[in-house]
Amino acid sequence: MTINCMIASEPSMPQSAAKKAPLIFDAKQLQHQTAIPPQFIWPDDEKPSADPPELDVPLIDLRGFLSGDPAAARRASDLVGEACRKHGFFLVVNHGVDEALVAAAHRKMDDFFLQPLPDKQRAARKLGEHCGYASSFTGRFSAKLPWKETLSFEYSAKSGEHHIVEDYFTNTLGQDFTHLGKVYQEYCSSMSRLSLGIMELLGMSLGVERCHFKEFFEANESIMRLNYYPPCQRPYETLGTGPHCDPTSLTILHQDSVGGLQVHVDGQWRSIAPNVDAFVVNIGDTFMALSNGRYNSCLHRAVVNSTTSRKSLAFFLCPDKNRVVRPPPQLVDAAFPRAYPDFDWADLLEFTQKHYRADMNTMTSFSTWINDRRVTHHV
Ligand SMILES: C=C1C[C@]23C[C@@]1(O)CC[C@H]2[C@]1(C)CCC[C@@](C)(C(=O)O)[C@H]1[C@@H]3C(=O)O
Ligand SMILES: O=C(O)CCC(=O)C(=O)O
Ligand SMILES: [Fe+2]
Repeated sequence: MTINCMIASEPSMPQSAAKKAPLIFDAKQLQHQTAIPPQFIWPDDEKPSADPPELDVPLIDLRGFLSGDPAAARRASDLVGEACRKHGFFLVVNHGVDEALVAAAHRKMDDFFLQPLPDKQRAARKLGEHCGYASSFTGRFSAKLPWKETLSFEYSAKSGEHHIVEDYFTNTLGQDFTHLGKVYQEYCSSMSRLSLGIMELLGMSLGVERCHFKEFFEANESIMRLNYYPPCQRPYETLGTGPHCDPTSLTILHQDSVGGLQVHVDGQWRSIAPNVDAFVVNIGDTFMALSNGRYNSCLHRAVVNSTTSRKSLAFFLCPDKNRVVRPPPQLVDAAFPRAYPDFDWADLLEFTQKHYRADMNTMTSFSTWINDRRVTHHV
């Protein structure tokens, strides 16, 4: 099987730099440099072009649905279904999330990312783990590095885990970050609630019981990620986040007013214009599997610019780690035979962290990997 994973110490990779000084992504310095390290330069066919046309993406008003109006719920689910059959991206407004909370979540990103590098490194993400601070992925990949810093942490909707985010910040960065932890704890709870609502709409749109997917994700073990994209003096040679489909189930993204998110539809890159009142929602590979391939995850990326830092908040809804991901029987028939094997999120997460860099083929490669592993382990 072709594994696209690019581990920095792999001999085939141009990481002779590993023997020299390790590459350090210090945004404070790098954002002013006109010569950028070659590891950040993407191949010509993946380099971004200036200002692609905007994607026609529905703006779905959730007010009526959230207040319990059945006709409004039907209208919203029709729009969700239409978007998912085209590309899997849609915007939601009147989503019930407090705008002051969203603003605070953006402000708090500055509190973390504007610190000196050694202070951020206190939360450094360890190799093979999915949580913590990553300044680019200099130790993880050896080429096509993303021009970004990220801080990722786990959220859990399971009972007894109501302080997991807050505790992560206090335990990793100390008491000074307790308030910041509380903001992200509340933000994640709001995202979890909103995702469960969207799961109802997805269930309706696929013609399964309205509560089917909502119940599936009630005990979600999700990932929250803060993306900080510093300016880059070579914005057309690099990417903030490379082309990929989210391996997770549903992504709820809030981008600031700078812009940079692009989606690949009908062979063309298209941008999603910023709208601070809206969340950008997209389905990921795990939901594609739950829908038995009726809805497909869609390739997207983020570009950077030479003048302004850009921030985005991404909530990645994930199932309970050990719950079996299997489509409901109503979605499996002669026209749609099983598209992917049963799996659990813990395995797909391991695959994307240790064996494979998420791209548009993650699920195909993962299916081969999991089937091979089952044969080897006789399970
Ligand atoms: C499970 C995950 C892997 C990535 C983060 C995420 O939580 C969901 C999306 C994945 C990612 C963003 C897809 C593009 C490549 C990646 C390496 C990145 O640029 O950040 C991916 C994340 C990862 O850390 O593997
Ligand atoms: O920052 C963005 O606009 C997109 C980021 C993204 O796609 C991701 O983190 O998975
Ligand atoms: Fe993404």
